[in-house]
Amino acid sequence: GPGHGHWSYADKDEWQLEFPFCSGQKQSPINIDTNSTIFSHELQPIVLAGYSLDPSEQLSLMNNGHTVVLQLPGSLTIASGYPQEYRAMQLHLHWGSPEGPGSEHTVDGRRYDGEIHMVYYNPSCGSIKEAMKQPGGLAVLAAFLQVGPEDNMHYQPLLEQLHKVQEEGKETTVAGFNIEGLLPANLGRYYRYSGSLTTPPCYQTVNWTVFNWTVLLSKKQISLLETTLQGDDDTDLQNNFRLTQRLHGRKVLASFQ
Ligand SMILES: NS(=O)(=O)c1c(F)c(F)c(SCCc2ccc(C(=O)O)cc2)c(F)c1NC1CCCCCCC1
Ligand SMILES: [Zn+2]
Repeated sequence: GPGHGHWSYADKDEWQLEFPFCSGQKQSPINIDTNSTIFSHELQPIVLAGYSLDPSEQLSLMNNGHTVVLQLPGSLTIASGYPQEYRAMQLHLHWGSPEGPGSEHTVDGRRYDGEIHMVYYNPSCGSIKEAMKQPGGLAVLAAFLQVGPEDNMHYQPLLEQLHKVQEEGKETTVAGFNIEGLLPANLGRYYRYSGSLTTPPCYQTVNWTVFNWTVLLSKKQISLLETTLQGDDDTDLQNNFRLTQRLHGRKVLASFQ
């Protein structure tokens, strides 16, 4: 309930009572209207460094009641595609339910089955806590998840551990694997805009990249994501996406024509 800093996707209209930024004018997610995007040749392909993690590296995977979060080592960086340096913090997923899709961003009104977010902070802002509060302090690489014809083996290291973190608060470890394999093959085609965290405290400090190419998972993999985890008081953790927010004059750039 209100006053305890606790929130859920069921009461997303009350977030702003507790977290004032949530009613700001640079909120995420957004609908990307491909007819209104502006091509910018300055947007270079995203190049990632340090992503093939040694299997001896153990990563924490946790169900925090809102999503499943994989902590990432700061050695994973965005080597190009942004003017600032960014270091990885964590990745997490958004999904729907067997009744419908659950991406956060939409493209021309289309909602995809799911969405992966890789969250980074700008180390020149000092600690993560400071970076979270400074414009451009955070960057999120977002890719849409879509049902395709076969299993995506890159996602198996994550999906095969989900049953171990079924309950809220549960944590397990995942051996290091190729994190870059979780993103689309083409990192040169993307949308870029300035927005926010899509969850309280909704800080308006996120430099968003939304890839144009999607990631294909099998129907079985998507449905495992939709039906395994539980949120608060044993309810199914499903539809953990925020509705799209108004642009309030913001421009969405595209790295491609
Ligand atoms: N789409 S998103 O990036 O805004 C996002 C969500 F939509 C999310 F839903 C989440 S999970 C909910 C927020 C949360 C809860 C607990 C903890 C913890 O126990 O450490 C951390 C965060 C979530 F963690 C994130 N990303 C987090 C935002 C909150 C903390 C800032 C740094 C990591 C990015
Ligand atoms: Zn997210």
